[in-house]
Amino acid sequence: MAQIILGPGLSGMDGSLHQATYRFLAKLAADDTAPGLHIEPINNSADPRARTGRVDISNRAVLFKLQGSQQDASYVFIGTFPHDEAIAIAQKSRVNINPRNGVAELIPVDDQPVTASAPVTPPPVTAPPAAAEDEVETSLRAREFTVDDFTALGMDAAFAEGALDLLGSDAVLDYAEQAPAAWQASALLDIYTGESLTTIREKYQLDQPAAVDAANDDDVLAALKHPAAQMEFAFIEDDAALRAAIENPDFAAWRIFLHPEQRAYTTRSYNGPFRLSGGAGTGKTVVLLHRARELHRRDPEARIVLTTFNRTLADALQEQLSVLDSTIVLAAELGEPGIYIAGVDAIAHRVLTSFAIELGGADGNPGAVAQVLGPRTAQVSRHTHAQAWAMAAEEHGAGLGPDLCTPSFLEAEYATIVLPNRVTTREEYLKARRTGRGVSLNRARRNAVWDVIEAYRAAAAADGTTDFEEKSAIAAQVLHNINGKRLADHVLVDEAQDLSPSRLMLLRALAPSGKDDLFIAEDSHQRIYGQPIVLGRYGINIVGRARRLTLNYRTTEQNLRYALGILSGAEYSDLDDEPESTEAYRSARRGPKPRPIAARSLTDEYDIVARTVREWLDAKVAPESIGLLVPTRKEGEALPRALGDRGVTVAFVDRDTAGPSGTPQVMTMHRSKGMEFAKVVLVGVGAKNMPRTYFIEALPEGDRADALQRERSLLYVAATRARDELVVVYAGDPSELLPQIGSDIPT
Ligand SMILES: Nc1ncnc2c1ncn2[C@@H]1O[C@H](COP(=O)(O)OP(=O)(O)OP(=O)(O)O)[C@@H](O)[C@H]1O
Repeated sequence: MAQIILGPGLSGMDGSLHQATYRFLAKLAADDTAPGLHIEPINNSADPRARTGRVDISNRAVLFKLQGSQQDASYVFIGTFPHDEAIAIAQKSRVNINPRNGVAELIPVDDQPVTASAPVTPPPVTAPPAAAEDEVETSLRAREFTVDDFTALGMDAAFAEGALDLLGSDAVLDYAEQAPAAWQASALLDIYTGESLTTIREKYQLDQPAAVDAANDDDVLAALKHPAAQMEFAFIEDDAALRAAIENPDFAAWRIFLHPEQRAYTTRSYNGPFRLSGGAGTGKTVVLLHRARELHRRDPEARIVLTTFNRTLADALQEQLSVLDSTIVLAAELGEPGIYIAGVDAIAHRVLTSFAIELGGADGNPGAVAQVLGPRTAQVSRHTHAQAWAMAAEEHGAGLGPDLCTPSFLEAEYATIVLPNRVTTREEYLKARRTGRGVSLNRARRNAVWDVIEAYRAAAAADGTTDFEEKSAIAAQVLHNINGKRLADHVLVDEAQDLSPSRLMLLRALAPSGKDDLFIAEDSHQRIYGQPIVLGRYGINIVGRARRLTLNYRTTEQNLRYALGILSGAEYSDLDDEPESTEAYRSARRGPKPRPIAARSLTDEYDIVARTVREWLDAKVAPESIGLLVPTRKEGEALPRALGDRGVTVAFVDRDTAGPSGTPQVMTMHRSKGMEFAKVVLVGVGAKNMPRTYFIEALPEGDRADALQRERSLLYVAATRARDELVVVYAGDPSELLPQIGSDIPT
């Protein structure tokens, strides 16, 4: 079997050639001597390894054949082109090893003799300042970078020279497209966004001195495996991966072309919990999926848990994992070898049912339920009804005062203080440390809060129910009690910013402390549930094992700037309680500026949304790649009818339903977490709708700032679902959380 290595040029290939190219490469992989392939060397080629092969009557594939010491040859596929063009490309291209850093690169070669630093980059176009007048842009030269700085990394000298005087992110993005290698384009954008040269060296692993011979096939094969080379060269493992990559290169890119940083987080081992943060769309989920597969490959007997905030997101993880590798057989049960995927609450449920015997006490031991909730029935599987806090507050909250007598305050107090500290008595609660809570409580108020908590617990005990927080807390306690019988070797967590203390403690308790025990992906800017959390308080000690992804793969630079504008009015902390920054966030893609549209009335707003969706559909945008995101369920339910009246069919998708295919999807901004659409309309984001003041004002003063922060994050989550185009519609004045479109959004 020949090894196929897909190279740059894949995504630029004419769609009509996909089928024939796939058939050609599949045949080549099976037997490179098969008749009909017509693999031919090229006369006068710059690289003697250049070949072309017959894809169909008028098109040929350009390849480089690497034999080396292997029994089977490897073929680097560059693209499929009309016959003459293919010959010309094959003649004038070369697979080279960058002598500075050992990264394989495909370089064009002109008629002169080829040298190791060959590429000739077209002279740069120095753009005028691209953004609005008040944007201050500084060229790299003015920031005192020199060509030598760049060539020391291994960048092409002509490319570096051309980059120094560029002004404005648009000009840099344009210019980066001409880079001789993908890593050079990406590194240039990093440097422009403010990353240091040392960081670049580390990120792209450019430090290995390259005592290599570009004429030696084995050396070239090794250089193609360098993490920076793997941004544009992918070793294809099987026929399914080949088909997916050729037929839908953009869709398949995340499976095969990882950024060197993503690759590092996929493969490295850590001596304890590791935290990966990064803005929306930076590929955190992609890293988790690759890492799960990698851990599974290294040890098929390992018990790997891949988990996230809820079932919808867990289902999405499962679907994506099967796209990444359809051969992976998932573990059917928690605790079995293989990859087990479930939302955290489902994991709690599994633990409680599997270890039912541990719930009640025996032989003088209190049992997990009593340790968490105090003495009560060990019957915990049924769920406490949604009104339970409201009822307890109404009947027993007389001493609380109106500000604290709200279910949201009580739930938060219970989830962040009472349960994680295993508080079961009034005395313990009066003494409990309430670090991180916005509202301070004197003794009298603590007593009043405990009155309600006691009533809440008593009612649930009488009914034999627990809520989700309690289930997680009890499950964590069970695992703690049966210490030694851990259920996982590796736990990989997505969307950790939304997990409550009890859920984090449960995940901590699943795997024994040690190598690669916990890998946590999070983005504090996307926390839309619960309270701010600090991992160290719940036994998850990161101690320096934290990194951040900054390259946004999903959104265009324009949408990214707009979304970051939403965050700019607030300060955030990460899960280690350090300031979270959006500095260095960047995208390598461009698109139209987001379009905020003011409607005169609700009717007008519906007209605008209907018109926008119709325009996209008329332009043949795939209907299911259009997302209409609304602040509340009520607005979501109203929209399909309103648009239906205007002749546009859309479907409301809620927590439990997936959207029908072939229809644009309406969903709440909360539901849109973790998803993405080519086109997004944020509907109903007027000053009256967001932030939801009725909800914020019902909270105690000390909790309001955080609730406003979550509203901001919600809007950020929603705005970052758009891959290509974002429209923002509101009736009347815009929400105060929306950025003023202008200076900081590139045109
Ligand atoms: N190396 C890559 N090459 C191409 N596309 C990528 C790569 N990494 C990620 N992507 C794409 O970027 C998008 C965002 O990735 P992903 O969902 O993993 O990001 P995320 O950080 O988890 O986002 P969010 O926090 O918003 O959920 C996806 O469409 C994914 O396929």
